[in-house]
Amino acid sequence: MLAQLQLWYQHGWIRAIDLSLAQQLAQQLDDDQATVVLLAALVSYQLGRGHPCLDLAQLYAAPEQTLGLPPEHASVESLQVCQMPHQVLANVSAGMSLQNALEVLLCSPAVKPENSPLVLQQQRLYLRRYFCYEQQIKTDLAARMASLQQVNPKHLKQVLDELFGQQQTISWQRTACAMAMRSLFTIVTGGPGTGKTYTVVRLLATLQKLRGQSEPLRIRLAAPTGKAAARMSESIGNELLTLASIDDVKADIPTEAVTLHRLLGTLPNSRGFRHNKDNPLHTDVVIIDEASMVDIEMMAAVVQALPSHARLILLGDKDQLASVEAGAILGQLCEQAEHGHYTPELTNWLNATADVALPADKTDADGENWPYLQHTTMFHESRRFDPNKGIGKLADEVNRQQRTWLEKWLRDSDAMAAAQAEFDNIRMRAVSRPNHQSVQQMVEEGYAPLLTLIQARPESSSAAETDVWAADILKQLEQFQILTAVREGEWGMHQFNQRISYWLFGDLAADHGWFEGRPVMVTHNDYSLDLRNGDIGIVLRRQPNEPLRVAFATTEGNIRWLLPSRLTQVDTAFAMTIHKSQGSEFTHTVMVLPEHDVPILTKELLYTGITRAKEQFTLLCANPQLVLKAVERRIQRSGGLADG
Ligand SMILES: Nc1ncnc2c1ncn2[C@@H]1O[C@H](COP(=O)(O)OP(=O)(O)OP(=O)(O)O)[C@@H](O)[C@H]1O
Repeated sequence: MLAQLQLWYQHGWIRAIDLSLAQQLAQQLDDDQATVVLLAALVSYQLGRGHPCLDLAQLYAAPEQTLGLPPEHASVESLQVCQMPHQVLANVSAGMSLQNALEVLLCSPAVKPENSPLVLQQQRLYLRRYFCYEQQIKTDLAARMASLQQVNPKHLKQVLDELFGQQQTISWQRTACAMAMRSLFTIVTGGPGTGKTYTVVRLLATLQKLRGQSEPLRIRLAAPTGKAAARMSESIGNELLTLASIDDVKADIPTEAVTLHRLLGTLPNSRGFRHNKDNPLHTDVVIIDEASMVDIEMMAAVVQALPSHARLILLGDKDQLASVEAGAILGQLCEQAEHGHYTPELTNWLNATADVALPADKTDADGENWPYLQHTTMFHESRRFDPNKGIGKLADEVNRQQRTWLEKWLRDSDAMAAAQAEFDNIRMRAVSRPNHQSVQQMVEEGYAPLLTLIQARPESSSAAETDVWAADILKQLEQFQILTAVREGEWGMHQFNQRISYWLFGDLAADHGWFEGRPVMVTHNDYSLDLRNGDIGIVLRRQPNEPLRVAFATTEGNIRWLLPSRLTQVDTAFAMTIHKSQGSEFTHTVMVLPEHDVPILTKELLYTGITRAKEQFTLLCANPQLVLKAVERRIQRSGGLADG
């Protein structure tokens, strides 16, 4: 079995760390523990794919699908020499079944004692560290949810009337504000433009108004990435400007959002943070935007650092892809949020704060089976995208896994656009090759304004002017973006980046790794440079005779210039994966799918890619049928956060 794992590693099917965990355990355990060793390697491997645990029931029911093996980029040779997961599982013990595996695990010294490396919980196998993160989050959220706040619904209704105006129809935004007053934990979920920021400003105003004579509440705004934090600051600032009815508390609502790393205070060479259980944050309310991108380790760190009296409010789109690191926190907490599942008691309380009652189908006599949903509001109505037009329609059909309209659009999006102007901004381009001339033309047109801007370097050597120029170029990068589903292969991110670099810059790009005009994405957190995974910079020369530097925008809106030699972990970013595009939006988004079906093509991936587009969306693929297959496939979220 170890030899098989070695082969999987040699062919890039699993990571070195997965193999080495198996090797270490094999040294410590008896020979009859081969199943445990194999499953431990698979737990570690699943972690690398974003799952905090290995779901054993799923594994034994569908090994290849659960593990996503063989990988999308598997070579022909590897397919000949490597055994498939179901064979390896069967070989560790003849006729191996889920039941056998559970029995072996329950008796294993690697699973049983207090400090064993593995933990088995309800047919899910964890590395102990991740099990502890999950427990910390569950215990903390349970305590915050149980801490019901004394609020007079009549008084609350007056404040909400003031903020939202007289009500004629149900307002979920108002419901979210009311719900957030009840306990110390709240989730507000909804797609792009559904009014999460609009609501959160009113929610904070409600909190400040209800505090009475006491000191203003100390509020912190945070997001998982620098870009998301910058967007949060901007949207909250804009929303505050338009709101006259909160003049009395406006000054008590902050507009500056920081990254979660900055909120907690990173420590050099450590996974820990300055703020933790022993040194909690000095705050009464923490709001986290883009919460779907927060991983389990970070969420555990946040709840540990949050004082027990403080409120935690999560904002995000539960239907998006989960965090790149292990997590899927938001998706697990508010799965089924579209159905409400509110207890009759909660419904009565919410109705007492409003003139219009909640729709009857959102109440569930068995609502207590959905503890997190008693603290969750979901918004459906996008103010930015009409669900009957263009991007909104496409995103909605994909999210609801509907085929009929999609089939028509895939067959002839041009005819649809010609017949109905509202579909003019979504186009399907079927191309046989990724280097097709029409693709080159679209890319060249998309990036033409960027190249023009780069050539317009200010002649003066004023640092301020040069920074404005760089800031404009970084903004321009948000105008046009290629997103790929996969990293490798002809239709993958790397080859697209090579191709686009060559189309735009010719041999200059082919000969040198670093060239002026190359956008780069940081691929790992670098605390010493204060750069985060996902940060985008662009290579420029401040003056023609100066060396190349990479310009990054800071959260405060300034420009930092770094020498390329300091950046060890970056990818070219003309094309990026859909996973890495989370939290960003682009005026024209082009989504590229691979030629063949791969397990990562899911409805969540397509939905995330489509909703990155602000004004125009193009789908580029060789085989439109793949879209229909992907729409039917959902991500299996592993994790036990929602277990009772
Ligand atoms: N009830 C409302 N009445 C009037 N305008 C609204 C209302 N709700 C939202 N809006 C407006 O709709 C736009 C989108 O709302 P908002 O930015 O709050 O959405 P969001 O869910 O935070 O979007 P994203 O996830 O993309 O950040 C904003 O201009 C906001 O002012």
